[in-house]
Amino acid sequence: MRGLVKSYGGRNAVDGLDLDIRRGEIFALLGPNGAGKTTTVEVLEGYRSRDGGQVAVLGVDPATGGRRWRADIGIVLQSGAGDSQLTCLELLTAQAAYYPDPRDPHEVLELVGLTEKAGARGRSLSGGQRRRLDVALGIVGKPALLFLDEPTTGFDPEARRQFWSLIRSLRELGTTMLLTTHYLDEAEELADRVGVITAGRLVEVAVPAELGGRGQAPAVVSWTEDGLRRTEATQTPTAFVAGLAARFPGEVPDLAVARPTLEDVYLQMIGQPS
Ligand SMILES: Nc1ncnc2c1ncn2[C@@H]1O[C@H](COP(=O)(O)OP(=O)(O)OP(=O)(O)O)[C@@H](O)[C@H]1O
Repeated sequence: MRGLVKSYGGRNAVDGLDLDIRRGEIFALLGPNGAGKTTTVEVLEGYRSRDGGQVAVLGVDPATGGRRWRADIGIVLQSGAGDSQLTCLELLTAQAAYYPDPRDPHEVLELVGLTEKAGARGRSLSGGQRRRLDVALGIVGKPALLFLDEPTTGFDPEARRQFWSLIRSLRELGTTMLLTTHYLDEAEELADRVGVITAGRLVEVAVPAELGGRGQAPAVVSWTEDGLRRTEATQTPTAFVAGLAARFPGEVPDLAVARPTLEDVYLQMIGQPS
């Protein structure tokens, strides 16, 4: 997209966004509430009109994308089809019928770990299982591009890890994914690149390890000495720790070496103290 603009009531919610997402990558769009992530994603999905700029998704302008283009796109919305009276298998089979070359619904259930729930109705599933069903519905059409809007909100830690592994298997199958998330650890785990957006503008695009100059940031060494917690920011933590080790007879008490996390640099970028 180039110069994407979307305004509501004369105010630009998306204010001139340039962004390229590569085939086969997982790209995470990060930003505070109201930054313009959902608006951007909805323009890309063809669900929202734009007020300016050029956009091509799989080579097609979403404003004019037809059935064939739509069949190549999968969408996992924030709230899905979990309340249905139909069973998981019935829902998937019905959804698959809309696509020219769908995945086998049984295979999809296996992929998302819901094989045992094939005959269960949507409304009897737990929150995490419903999200899996949402993903299953998003991928049954074998999309080349999958949009995931805050996919793991409300998951327990184990379910999140299982979900991440599902997303990685989809990447291995060649699916390009655009993810929005408020979980920085999720972005770090999954994304090949992240983009930070605030007030409708893109602040930076980088691999997670390099965002906000993270790769060059000093390490913080901390330890306890004479009953006090001490810290030292250093570009040469190995030499510094070697120096500490020489000063202490045994273990350096409570020794830790920390680098800024993705959350630290993100909060700094959006102007919040970490
Ligand atoms: N249909 C609408 N009508 C008017 N204003 C809207 C509409 N949709 C979004 N906005 C405004 O546009 C801005 C961007 O909203 P958007 O939903 O894209 O943000 P977001 O980054 O997805 O936020 P969140 O993290 O809370 O989901 C906000 O100020 C929001 O109030």
